[in-house]
Amino acid sequence: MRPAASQQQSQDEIAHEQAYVDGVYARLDEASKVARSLVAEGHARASIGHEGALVERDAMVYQASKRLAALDAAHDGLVFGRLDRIDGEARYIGRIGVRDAEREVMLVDWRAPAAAVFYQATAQEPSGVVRRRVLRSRGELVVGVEDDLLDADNAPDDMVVVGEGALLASLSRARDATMHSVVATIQKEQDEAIRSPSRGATTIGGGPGTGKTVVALHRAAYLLYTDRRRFESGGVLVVGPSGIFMNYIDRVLPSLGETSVTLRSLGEVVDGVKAARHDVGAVAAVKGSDRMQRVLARAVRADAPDAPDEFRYFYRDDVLRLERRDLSGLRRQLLGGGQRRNRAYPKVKGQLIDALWRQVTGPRALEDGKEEFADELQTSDQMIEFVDAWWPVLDAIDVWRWLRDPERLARFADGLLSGDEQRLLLASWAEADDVAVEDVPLIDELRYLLGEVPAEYSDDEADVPKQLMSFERAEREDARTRSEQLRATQSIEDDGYAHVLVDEAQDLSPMQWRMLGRRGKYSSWTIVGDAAQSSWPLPDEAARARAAALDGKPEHTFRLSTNYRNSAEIYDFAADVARLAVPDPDLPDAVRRTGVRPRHEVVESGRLLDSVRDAVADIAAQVEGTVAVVTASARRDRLANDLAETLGAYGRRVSVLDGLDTKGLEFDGVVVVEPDQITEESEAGWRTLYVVLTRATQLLTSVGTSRDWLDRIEQ
Ligand SMILES: Nc1ncnc2c1ncn2[C@@H]1O[C@H](COP(=O)(O)OP(=O)(O)OP(=O)(O)O)[C@@H](O)[C@H]1O
Repeated sequence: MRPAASQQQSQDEIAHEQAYVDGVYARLDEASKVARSLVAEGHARASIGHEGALVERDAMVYQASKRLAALDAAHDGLVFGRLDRIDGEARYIGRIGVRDAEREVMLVDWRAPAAAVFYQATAQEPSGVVRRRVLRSRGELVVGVEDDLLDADNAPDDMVVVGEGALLASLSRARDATMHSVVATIQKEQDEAIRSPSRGATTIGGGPGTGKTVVALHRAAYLLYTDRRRFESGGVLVVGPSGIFMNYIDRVLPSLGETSVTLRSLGEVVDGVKAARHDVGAVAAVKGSDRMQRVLARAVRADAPDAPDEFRYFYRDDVLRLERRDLSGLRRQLLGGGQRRNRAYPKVKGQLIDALWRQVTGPRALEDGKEEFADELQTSDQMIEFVDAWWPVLDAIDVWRWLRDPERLARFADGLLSGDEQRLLLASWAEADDVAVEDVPLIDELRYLLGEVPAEYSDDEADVPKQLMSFERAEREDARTRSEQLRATQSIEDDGYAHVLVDEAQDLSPMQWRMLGRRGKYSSWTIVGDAAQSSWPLPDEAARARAAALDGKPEHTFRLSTNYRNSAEIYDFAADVARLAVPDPDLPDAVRRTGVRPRHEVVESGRLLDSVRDAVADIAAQVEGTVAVVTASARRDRLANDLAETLGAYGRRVSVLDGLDTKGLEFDGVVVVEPDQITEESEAGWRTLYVVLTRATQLLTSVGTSRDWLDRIEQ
């Protein structure tokens, strides 16, 4: 056994590493200078003035600025690893690759094949590595090193080994408001998932805290590194459950030098629509159901609410007339063979003219012929006005609003949704005018069902296809929040990506799977989730929708088995809830012990608020980082109000959330308020409670007025 390093030895090692790291930063500064001067030169080139120079300038400035952004973003903790190999070579690993002036490698990019062994080597299989060292830094300053001695037999006698291993050191850090890259301490099974080839669909499963999210984000960075041209030009889309979650993860990729990934919450997947509000569980279950696609398919085939039901035209000696039945027949004809409504727009006038011509009997008209007739009608104001009213170019928001009419909804939903389900929908739309997260897939479905007016027929100046959101209308209505929300969407042509990465995939409804499926039709996928944390009530229906979205793409499955978030004491308790929540939960091993078990208080209702305040104060005094107070959705606002004054004192460290908001997040301490109300709130209540309990890294306290849930667990 090698003696532990003395303090002096550790200091010497740090100083030694600092010298190397300084050299890398100096080189990085030179690279930044070059990129900056390229930007300046690019701008100068534009002043030459001809068009070629402008294009060249744009390309040059774009590339150089991107490089600058990547260099800046990867700056902190740039060098984080060192491998000492059996042949005496030392190799440094970093967030990006850096070469010296002679083009010799100073720093290996963590995604390069030469860095893989940093993550793959173990004491059982050292793969030529004697010592793995993780450098801990603050900015450019090395503040510590942590070593793993992997091959003691082959280590030189004077090799110093510092610390107890980097992973445990990094797991005990206090949590702040954002997720951090774990690039220095990625574990072997995680590395395998990160580096899995990008074909088909890669599924990453595992219980809470096993690093699914962080692994998926590192995988996005890895894919960009391995095939930059494909993934940068085709785009990588990362979808997560909520805006809070997207804010939580949005620093990870830039800190790995990647700035070109599109991060969207489920409420923002459709360009131009931004939704953050969730419907309550029962409404979400109807809007997310597979049956909605058929309701919507009927809606797009219906007449617009104020469409005229007759057209009359006086031509020469004839009175030509299309009545309701004729118009219905024409509508069916135009939509025949699955034709999309807006795509049929260019044919509308022609069909009307044909139908009217068939009624022409007057000798003067017949003598002049059909061509003359058609010419007149094509430009007749009466005809143009009729077409505008009878076959208006529709956008998805228009048709989505049609559903608010009970009589229409009843017609579209006949045999598909029960009366109760229809009433739930109507009430949800009557209650709030804005778009809920659960409406977004409906709007997207409508975009595709409506299709786009072929560009050559679109009269839009910007040449944006005309099935888009009513930007102008929203502006006209002058509802500020609404106009912010309902901006014009891009063309559906632009929806596809080269890679789609979905986090918390267990929560997706069938309609949400359809929405993502359209974005990933030709892409590879990474799908991350844990069934035991699901809040979607009908897993079989969602599984079918998932299969349809993946459309037979081959799947590769990885399972992560270690929980790095929760202390073992907290996770042991939460695992009992998982066993109640689902038949066969995927339970990981928690690696860190704190010696502190979760606390549960059952109090009189008059004491509830004071007890919550005490619990928060107690936890906030013991941990350095963030604290969450979590309760049922229906209670959240009131609780936040009641606690506002007390919590104000803690600033942003303490927040009040409902169970669903906590998905994917973590906090040093969690206070669960009225756990029984969380379990009772929806069909997925026990699973939601499991999510809530597994957010705490160090301290967990529950405060409630009933103890039914505890009795169930103890049974
Ligand atoms: N290899 C690692 N080294 C250091 N920290 C890690 C490692 N893997 C995961 N973690 C940390 O563990 C915590 C949980 O990770 P993450 O949120 O990715 O888990 P998850 O599986 O997505 O969890 P959940 O399903 O509960 O949302 C994070 O703080 C993450 O940084």
